Amino acid sequence: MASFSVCIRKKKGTIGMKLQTLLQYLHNFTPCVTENPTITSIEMDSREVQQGSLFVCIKGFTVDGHDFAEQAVARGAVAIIAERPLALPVPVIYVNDSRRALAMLADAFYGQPTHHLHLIGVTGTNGKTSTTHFIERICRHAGKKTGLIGTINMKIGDETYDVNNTTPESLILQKMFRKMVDADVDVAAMEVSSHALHMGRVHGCDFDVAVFTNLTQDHLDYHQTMDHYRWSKGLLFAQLGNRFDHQRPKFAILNADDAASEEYKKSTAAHVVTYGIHHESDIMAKNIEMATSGTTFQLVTPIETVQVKMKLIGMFNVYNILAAVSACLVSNIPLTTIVEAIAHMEGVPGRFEVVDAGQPFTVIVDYAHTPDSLENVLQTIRQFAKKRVFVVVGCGGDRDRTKRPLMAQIAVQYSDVPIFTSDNPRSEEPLAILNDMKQGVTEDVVCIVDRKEAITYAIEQAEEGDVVLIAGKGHETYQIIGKDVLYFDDRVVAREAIQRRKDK
Ligand SMILES: CC(=O)N[C@H]1[C@@H](OP(=O)(O)OP(=O)(O)OC[C@H]2O[C@@H](n3ccc(=O)[nH]c3=O)[C@H](O)[C@@H]2O)O[C@H](CO)[C@@H](O)[C@@H]1O[C@H](C)C(=O)N[C@@H](C)C(=O)N[C@H](CCC(=O)O)C(=O)O
Ligand SMILES: Nc1ncnc2c1ncn2[C@@H]1O[C@H](COP(=O)(O)OP(=O)(O)OP(=O)(O)O)[C@@H](O)[C@H]1O
Ligand SMILES: N[C@H](CCC[C@H](N)C(=O)O)C(=O)O
Ligand SMILES: [Mg+2]
Repeated sequence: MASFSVCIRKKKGTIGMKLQTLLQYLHNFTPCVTENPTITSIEMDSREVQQGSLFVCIKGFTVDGHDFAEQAVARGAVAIIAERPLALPVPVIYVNDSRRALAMLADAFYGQPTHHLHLIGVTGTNGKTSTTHFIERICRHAGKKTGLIGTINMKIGDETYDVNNTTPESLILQKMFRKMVDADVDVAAMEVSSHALHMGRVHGCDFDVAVFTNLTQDHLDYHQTMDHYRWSKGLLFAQLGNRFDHQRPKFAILNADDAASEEYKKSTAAHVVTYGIHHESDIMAKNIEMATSGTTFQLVTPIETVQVKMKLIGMFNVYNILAAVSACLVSNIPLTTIVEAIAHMEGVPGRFEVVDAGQPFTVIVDYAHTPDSLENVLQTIRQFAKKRVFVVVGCGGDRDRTKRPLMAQIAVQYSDVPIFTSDNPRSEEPLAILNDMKQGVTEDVVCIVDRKEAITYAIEQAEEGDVVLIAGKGHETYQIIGKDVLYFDDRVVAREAIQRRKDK
């Protein structure tokens, strides 16, 4: 462990490049363009195009970017990357796969920023947001300037930027990495979703550390099978680099208690560091003790064994902390600094977030939206609940349908008062989603389509000592119904319902 070292490289760069210079980065392509305009930006959305842009046509799941090429030219695009013939008054460069070309071009255009960052990627079904936030906080405590990319937002230091995806498209990523390098960021932690890995959104990201949290069911709408889902996540480890660069060693951080780690271990040439609770591993938590006020455990590392005290609760958070500790140790953050940072650590927004408006019962908002996370969070609540446990839960529309009956089953098994409601129905009929959930249970369950009414119902029924878990949306400040994105925040809705109850 003592020999672990990282090289944090930095290089500031300027933006703006000649078309033909940029095209050289596609290597297997011989440009037959004679024009050589200056490219001032790369865009994949015609609505973002400005004078001097290079527009990349991407065939999407909803529309085909090629259909917007004319519009892009009208807005000032000086060159186009396309997969199929287009008759346009500007040079059109043909490629087999424009999404792949986009990743290469964006990386080149922004000066290969990840070569100059210490980049930590975290993948897994649950715990990515939590783990990346924990890594960020530990690194900040160690005096590093940090970057963060994930479900909640992107961050450089304290500056936040909105995101549409947990792991954005390569173009957005590379642009953000450039900003990070220019802002002298030392360490960036990012969530790497299975979608991103499969679509190549992270092609070109030069990760130094790849972390695996766990693998359980989700996203079967996209991946179809668990094998495909597991394989997609494994790409993060397979792509970690096959050359032993002693100036910049690569590390795969694997959860020894999750069976998928064996496969990921085989797919990487990087140094493997394992963490776990049950299986013998490099970094372990032993003698774990949980209370409502927090958790303590012995952190066993190859350097030394130390006592950890944290405010976070839940066995799942012990795993997330172990993953974060491992990633930080191989990034040369001293163990004492890590332990100090953990002692100060608050929870992540929308993850086991307590809503306290002076009511005599506990209200928790949590982002559990998979069977495994719901089970984990309910098991944790069960350990402490003195009286009844309520759970308000729904399942997202246009997402894995097969998890609906499973989540319903878990809600019924671990709670006293399950209340099924809508999550983000998106294009689906909300009642149809509730019906899919009901297929998983034989009991009569209260079903209230309107999420605000469902939360209000739970809060009105709760009595002193009860716990109300509002699951699925966590930090989200919207609800997607049809194509409408409406303001909705579980924490605000709960607070208002508590106030109304008090005012009665
Ligand atoms: C299924 C999926 O992944 N969809 C992603 C995809 O959208 P899409 O294929 O529908 O795009 P599209 O609307 O067909 O557009 C195709 C192309 O035409 C362009 N266009 C479109 C309209 C126009 O007027 N002009 C124009 O040029 C678009 O910019 C795009 O380049 O490309 C978009 C841009 O990159 C993504 O934001 C979008 O993610 C959507 C929001 C999404 O919900 N994705 C989910 C499934 C997802 O990726 N989730 C993962 C994991 C979540 C987790 O577990 O944490 C994530 O990383 O977020
Ligand atoms: N290590 C874990 N194992 C199982 N469940 C977890 C773990 N960590 C967190 N959870 C549960 O999963 C929920 C989501 O956690 P988090 O946001 O950290 O995961 P994520 O992987 O980022 O999710 P997403 O795929 O939506 O981005 C939490 O609210 C909690 O209920
Ligand atoms: N990243 C996850 C988030 C799900 C959150 C839940 N509220 C939902 O809308 O299903 C997804 O896009 O599948
Ligand atoms: Mg996340």
